[in-house]
Amino acid sequence: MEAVGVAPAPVAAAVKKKLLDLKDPFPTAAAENGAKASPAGKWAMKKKLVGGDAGYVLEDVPHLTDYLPELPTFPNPLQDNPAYSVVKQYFVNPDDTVTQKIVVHKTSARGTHFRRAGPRQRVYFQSDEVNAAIVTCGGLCPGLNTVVRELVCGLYDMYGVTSVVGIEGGYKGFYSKNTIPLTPKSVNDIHKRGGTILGTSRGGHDTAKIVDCLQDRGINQVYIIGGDGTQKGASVIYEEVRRRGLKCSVVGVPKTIDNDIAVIDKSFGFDTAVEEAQRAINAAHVEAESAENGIGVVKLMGRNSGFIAMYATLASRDVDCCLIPESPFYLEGKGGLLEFIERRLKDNGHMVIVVAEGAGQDLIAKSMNFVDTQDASGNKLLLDVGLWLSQKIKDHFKKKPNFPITLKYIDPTYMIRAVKSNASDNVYCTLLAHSALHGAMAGYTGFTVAPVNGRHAYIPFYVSRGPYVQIEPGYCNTNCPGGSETWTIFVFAEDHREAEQGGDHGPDVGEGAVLDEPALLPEPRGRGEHEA
Ligand SMILES: Nc1ncnc2c1ncn2[C@@H]1O[C@H](COP(=O)(O)OP(=O)(O)OP(=O)(O)O)[C@@H](O)[C@H]1O
Ligand SMILES: O=P(O)(O)OC[C@H]1O[C@](O)(CO)[C@@H](O)[C@@H]1O
Ligand SMILES: [Mg+2]
Repeated sequence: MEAVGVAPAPVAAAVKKKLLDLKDPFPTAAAENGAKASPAGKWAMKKKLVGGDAGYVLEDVPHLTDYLPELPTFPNPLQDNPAYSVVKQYFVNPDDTVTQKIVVHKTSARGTHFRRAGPRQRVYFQSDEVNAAIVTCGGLCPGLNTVVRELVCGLYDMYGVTSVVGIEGGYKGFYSKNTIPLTPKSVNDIHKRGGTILGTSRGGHDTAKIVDCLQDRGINQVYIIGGDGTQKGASVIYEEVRRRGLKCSVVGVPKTIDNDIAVIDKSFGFDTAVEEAQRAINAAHVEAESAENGIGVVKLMGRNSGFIAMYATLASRDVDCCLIPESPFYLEGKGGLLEFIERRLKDNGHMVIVVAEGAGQDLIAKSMNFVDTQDASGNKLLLDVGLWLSQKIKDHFKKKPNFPITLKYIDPTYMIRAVKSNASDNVYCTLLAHSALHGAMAGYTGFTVAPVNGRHAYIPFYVSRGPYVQIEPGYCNTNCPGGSETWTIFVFAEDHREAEQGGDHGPDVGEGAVLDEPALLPEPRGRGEHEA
């Protein structure tokens, strides 16, 4: 394995932490409205940390009783449901937590934990009291319809809820559109379709108007499906709901095809995307193989992280070079991409390049004198690295008349995003939806749900809203037959989701302590585009 055209990897900034001893981590709504909160107090409203023995920390999620302490509880209707009541120990022990790190040493502290997802023996809503709403926001992703379907069917079938509506067209639909009634019948087949039956959008988040809508319509459970931007929006909705003292659970279901959400094992739609990407890579390979010095270039999604590109490359084995945002590269000169392409064509007669859409953005911007533009949500608009790269390669070989090439550029990005979810994503989405509604029924709020080390957990919004995770730069030996020269990839290594990229946001606290002053919190790595 050789290093080709790789610029040095950026070094993550060290994060300073400080212990604070806050007596009242979650003041009541009344207290919040009264005396002016200190900066630490304000932050404590967002974090709910519980310390235990030997460095155990529970990063807990809010509960309706944090600000509505008198709420009554009811037996979970699941205990009378013939499909569930037969299962021994179906209900989750309220003390169960899921550990963030499973690789530890004998000297390790117990570390950060999240509250385990699942049905509770007692619930905070009666079935006929629930008015649930579901909204999908941000870009499309395979599995959106499956999550919507399973939320609706789960609420009806497990909890006997009969009032569920969809919000049309993302956040702005709360205040600009009528709601869509959702029933098990109306959503029965939707998991067999790509997209979202509810529609989606970017921009248009108006917290006050959204919470007015929740209040006016009497919505007391809101399920918000979307990416990092959506989770930021959900987080401020939760804060406003709490400020107004409303009995309304605000639940996030994390979505991004890019699979770059910290702490969680995987986001839904990612498996489908990797599988669908194989079709494009196969086509690129067939085209490349069939021509003299054939080059196939495939662009895949991945705004800040190259997970789809990397996994699709590993799965395919037809890819010679994979470019991802995590690893800056250069074209010209010794060790540059163009030199590598030339050598690869001489050796093998054809090659396939996979490039993640976020790769090489600085390089393109520099060569085009480009000024930044943004989408409606404030996300930076990316330049087309696939087109740019293809043109650069063609220009290079035009100067070499004795070295004719045939290059085909395939951009399947939206085709991949728009397909229906595959079988494994369907199962994943189903479990995710069920975990979400168990949490809401149990009175939790201000959380997202996702698997952490294989167990579903309730995770505070400030974790799921960023910073995004990236692939750790390095090299992996893919053990291709033919030796290292037949297979060269710029960057490969493990997915260090747990620690290095902000996933290890967990504090080192003593028992009962609450910590992290706002000023000392890690900035989202490289994000800063539309911070709340
Ligand atoms: N900081 C923020 N505060 C409140 N709302 C936000 C914030 N950032 C984004 N939003 C809202 O969230 C919604 C979705 O955001 P965005 O378009 O960034 O997609 P996303 O949820 O990140 O999904 P993806 O990037 O995976 O497509 C938009 O309606 C946007 O207005
Ligand atoms: O064209 P749209 O809808 O803005 O979406 C593009 C972006 O959405 C994502 O799929 C998710 O963030 C990115 O990979 C991509 O950059
Ligand atoms: Mg996003």
